[in-house]
Amino acid sequence: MVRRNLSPSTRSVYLCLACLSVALHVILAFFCLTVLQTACVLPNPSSSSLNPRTETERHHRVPSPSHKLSISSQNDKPYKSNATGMPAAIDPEKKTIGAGKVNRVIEEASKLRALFEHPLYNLPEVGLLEDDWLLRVKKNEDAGDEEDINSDSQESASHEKGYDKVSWTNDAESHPPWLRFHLGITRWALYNRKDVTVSNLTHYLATQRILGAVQKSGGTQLKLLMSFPNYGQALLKPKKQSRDAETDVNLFYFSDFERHNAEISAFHLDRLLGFNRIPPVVGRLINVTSEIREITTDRKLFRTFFTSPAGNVCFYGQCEYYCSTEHPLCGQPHSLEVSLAAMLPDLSLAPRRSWRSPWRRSYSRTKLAQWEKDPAYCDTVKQTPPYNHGTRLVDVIDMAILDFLMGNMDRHHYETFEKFGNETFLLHLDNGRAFGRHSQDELSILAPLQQCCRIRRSTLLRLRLLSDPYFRLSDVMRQSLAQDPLEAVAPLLSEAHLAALDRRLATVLHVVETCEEQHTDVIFNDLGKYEVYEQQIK
Ligand SMILES: Nc1ncnc2c1ncn2[C@@H]1O[C@H](COP(=O)(O)OP(=O)(O)OP(=O)(O)O)[C@@H](O)[C@H]1O
Ligand SMILES: [Mn+2]
Repeated sequence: MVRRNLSPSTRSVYLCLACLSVALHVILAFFCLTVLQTACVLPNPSSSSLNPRTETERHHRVPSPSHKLSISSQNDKPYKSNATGMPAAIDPEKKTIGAGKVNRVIEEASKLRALFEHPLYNLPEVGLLEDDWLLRVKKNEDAGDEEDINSDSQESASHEKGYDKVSWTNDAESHPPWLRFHLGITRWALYNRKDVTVSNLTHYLATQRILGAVQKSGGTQLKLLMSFPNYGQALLKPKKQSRDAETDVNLFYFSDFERHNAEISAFHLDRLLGFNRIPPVVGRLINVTSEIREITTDRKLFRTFFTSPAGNVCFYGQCEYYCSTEHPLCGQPHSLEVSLAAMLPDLSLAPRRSWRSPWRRSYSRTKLAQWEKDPAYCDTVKQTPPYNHGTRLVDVIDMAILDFLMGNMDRHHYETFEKFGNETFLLHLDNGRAFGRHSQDELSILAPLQQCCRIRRSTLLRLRLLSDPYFRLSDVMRQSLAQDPLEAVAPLLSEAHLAALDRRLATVLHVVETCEEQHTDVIFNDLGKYEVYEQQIK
């Protein structure tokens, strides 16, 4: 061993360096333990259907908003429950992501929660009368003390091959999620956002074994009707093009492909706007061989299956548009992204009425519709039943705002439940042609708002809330979509589409401002009955 004679000054320099090195290691170890360990795993929003949050999330508080729209005593409390509840997109056991992204995810999760905790999203339900429910559980008089339910599937033979044994009673606890969804439909909304039924339903659609797959008639593009063991059903729309493909500028809106991610995103957007008028939709990766080809009883569909030159299993079905070998729907080699929309109650139980939209496009390459030629068009509409009474006109305007935000030009018709007559909400079905372009805003979709200069007060206040950076539509939308299982494959909406939402929202608010400068009766006050809450919702 070589002994070195070190001078005292060199020795003290070495000593200092050693101390410094130890100190740095201690700091590093402390940092790793406290920051990285807690921050590198995403909270799992679905370890149960009620989505309890992780400690990291639970203790994260949203800074007190400075904006007057956000006055809510609830914002000062730690968050107790996740108001959103959808199936997990990412398995926390497997997926780790950078601390920066985690912070953003947590911050946006808080925004979404704060939004749904805002009084504007929690207006107390006005007393619903018996006639305000679409369906009712009916006692079976003939069955003595036993109670039975009146549902569309109840009468089906419970011993049918592959179906669960039916043991539903009058007790809601015994009902499958799809039935709870049907029984929760009211005159004013399809579902109650705060009810766990929606998250149970989407979880169930995303995970249940698929028992049947047949083509659904109606409409122009291919759709499948999927059946599940507990008699639930869903409307399937397949992924037809890459998510980021922008609609060809030379393609008319009526020739555009439908998009599965548009159906999913539309459901989330409608919920964020507080409408609750789109049936729950969820994404799923399905196996086209085992979950369609091998189980379908639809011979016409079966015959269209083939193996592509690349070895992928494809099919095209039978329909008016794009059902041909030139437009195959292909698995990779079996796996295909789809959207699954919860089916509404059967038409025999709950008939619907289809209404032609007054602002329907001409669906012609050459002709313009009347509303495109006549700036005073709304004066006529306002005098025409059912738009001359109740909420129908502002409902159409709500729908136009939703459509403008997502660039949907294909709203030729809308539907209502016949039972509720004219005093009811509008179903926003068929959103497959939304989110086609992010680089262009189609102002003509806003014609109902621009021409009538009328808007529901609750809608306007929610739009203003969503334009506040404290909430920001694109942020809450990103977070809402993060709950969908397909987000694990790729974001359902690209950042460009999310940014377009904020830009279009600003346009909607600007149109309202211009209206207010020129008219006095722009605001339709639907919040009159909530006067006691005025302080909070203003
Ligand atoms: N969730 C649902 N539950 C029950 N019926 C539905 C649901 N969604 C859509 N439908 C019905 O199926 C019909 C066809 O669906 P959709 O409009 O999505 O198809 P489409 O091919 O896009 O139609 P189009 O080509 O006319 O735009 C609708 O008119 C509606 O009545
Ligand atoms: Mn369509």
